[in-house]
Amino acid sequence: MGFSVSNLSCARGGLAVLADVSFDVAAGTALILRGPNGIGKTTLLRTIAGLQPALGGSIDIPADQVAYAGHADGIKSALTVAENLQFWAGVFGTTGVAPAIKAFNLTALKDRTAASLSAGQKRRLGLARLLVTGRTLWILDEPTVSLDADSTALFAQAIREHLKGGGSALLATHIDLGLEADTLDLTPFKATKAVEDGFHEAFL
Ligand SMILES: Nc1ncnc2c1ncn2[C@@H]1O[C@H](COP(=O)(O)OP(=O)(O)OP(=O)(O)O)[C@@H](O)[C@H]1O
Repeated sequence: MGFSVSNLSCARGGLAVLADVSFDVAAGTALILRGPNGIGKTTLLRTIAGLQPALGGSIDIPADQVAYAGHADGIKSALTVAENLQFWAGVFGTTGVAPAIKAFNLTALKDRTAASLSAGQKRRLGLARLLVTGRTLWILDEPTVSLDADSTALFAQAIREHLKGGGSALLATHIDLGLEADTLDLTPFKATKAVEDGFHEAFL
């Protein structure tokens, strides 16, 4: 399953950030967003994931298939690694967290509380959550932050398996994951008009 956006414009903090972005992400493929700090990668991903309204354009995406991983990992610090994944499996109505534990090398940590994990270990747990969602469209914002080289390679492998199974992924990342994926530089889509969007995320 894939998705597409057409002439999408989005805003942050009441100001237009990006204008007229269009692309397709076909089933079994990934698209990597690039661009300098502040260009609007996070804003675009949040808009496509349905976390904030678009300023204009359209998003053709099955919302019930989206799994979003942003800067916050959504980890429950009082729960163990395994309990965190079981919690998310319950939320998404799936069963079986063993493949996620294995894919992100969490076996030795599975009975540790999340509060006691290092930053990179927490990030591995946050990414393992993607596997238990059972969802086909992954929208990922700087997924490799805090990951060492080995963990980055595990993550890249998880993406490859996801794509091989017919899933798709949209990622903002500054590093080269070694994926066979198209890239889209958002620099040319920087909004030139400072349009007030009337939406104030502080109220969310
Ligand atoms: N809460 C906020 N209120 C107002 N403006 C914001 C807010 N968050 C981000 N911005 C601004 O919106 C613009 C787009 O930010 P965004 O986080 O989408 O960029 P980015 O491309 O993801 O950046 P980075 O590569 O640094 O993560 C930036 O100019 C940023 O300063």
